[in-house]
Amino acid sequence: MTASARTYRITALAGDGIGPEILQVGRAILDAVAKRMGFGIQWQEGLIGGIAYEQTGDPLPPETLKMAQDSDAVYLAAVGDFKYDTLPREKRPERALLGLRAGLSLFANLRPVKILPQLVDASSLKREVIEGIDLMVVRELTGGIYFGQPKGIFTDAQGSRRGVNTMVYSEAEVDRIARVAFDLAQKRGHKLCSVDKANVLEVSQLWRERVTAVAAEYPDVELSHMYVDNAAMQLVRWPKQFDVILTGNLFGDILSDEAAMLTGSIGMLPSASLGASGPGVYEPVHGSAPDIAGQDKANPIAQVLSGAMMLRYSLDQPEAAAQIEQAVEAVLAQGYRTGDIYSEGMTLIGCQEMGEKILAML
Ligand SMILES: NC(=O)C1=CN([C@@H]2O[C@H](COP(=O)(O)OP(=O)(O)OC[C@H]3O[C@@H](n4cnc5c(N)ncnc54)[C@H](O)[C@@H]3O)[C@@H](O)[C@H]2O)C=CC1
Ligand SMILES: CC(C)CC(=O)C(=O)O
Ligand SMILES: [Mg+2]
Repeated sequence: MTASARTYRITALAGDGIGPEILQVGRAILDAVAKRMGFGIQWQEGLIGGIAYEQTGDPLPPETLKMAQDSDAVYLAAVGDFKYDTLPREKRPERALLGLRAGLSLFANLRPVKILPQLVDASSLKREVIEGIDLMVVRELTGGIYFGQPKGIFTDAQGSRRGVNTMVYSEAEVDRIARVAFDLAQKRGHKLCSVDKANVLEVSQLWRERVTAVAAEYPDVELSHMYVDNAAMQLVRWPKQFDVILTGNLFGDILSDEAAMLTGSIGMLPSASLGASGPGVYEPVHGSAPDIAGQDKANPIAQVLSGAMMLRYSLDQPEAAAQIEQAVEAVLAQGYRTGDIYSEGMTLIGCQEMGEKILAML
């Protein structure tokens, strides 16, 4: 059987907030491109996040994790709502994301930040600062402070409560994510900037030592190091200095939201979460946007472009991926915009219509 004649089993996880609206758009586009290219997608739907908690008492039901493990890839939208903020931590929707990432051993989170020429004026930054940006944030995803032990809220002998989280990285964890980032840099602009807080944190000191050691295997990649506070500033000062940014779980979470704004909106940024083998998870960088849920206002493009990443990284369908990316650009070139990327003179449309326009361009 040729690659193009295959049928892929994809787990679809809509989650909460705008999740169902944007996932519906993304799925329709993937179905259309699959039909056109002559391969099949067999969808299986699972519960995750707040909706899963409400229906099963568990934000990541075991059957969802099993379904994800048994599929070729996972197409995820977003989870969470501020109404769940008072739930015990283990029941919160966001816990499901961590469980899914750990359960699939997805240690590498790739977040490409590319400014589309059509959206240069949608960014809050000046044209000369952002025009031509093409960088990749490589975020470690299954270690660091989101997973480190000990953690919890403890009461000391004096009766005073203390909140504790632990930022910890082993040498092996740093080495494997560094190799992912160096491999990518070799295929891109041959520059890697490792972001840490080594002036203060021992965990970052070890991170920096290991990244420097791994760099010896990649003599054709220029390595630099930057403290995270400076990196946050440099990203808005002169982002074009970056090719690949390698960083840990917490710093990568924050810096990638910041980098999203270079592209005009967080509604534009896709991501891929990959392990050494097995299914990857493809999801937008943004959250469930409860403030605009159910109003047909969400930008579905990050979800759609995450589908393109799934085609490229997990399904070996690069041509289908390129078709989706080109269709998105063509719709933007025609002046159609959701509210988050709207600028004067453009045509304001909703989430569903944006999906229809992209479909029509395929
Ligand atoms: N991967 C995930 O599922 C993530 C989930 N969350 C959860 O999402 C919930 C909301 O968190 P926030 O901090 O508000 O972050 P958020 O990313 O959901 O929203 C931040 C702002 O960006 C806007 N926005 C986000 N995506 C958009 C899109 N596609 N189109 C147009 N506008 C968009 C929202 O309307 C909001 O004003 C929380 O429960 C949070 O824990 C947050 C980040 C990631
Ligand atoms: C809600 C967090 C667990 C996830 C997050 O913000 C992210 O992965 O970008
Ligand atoms: Mg985040």
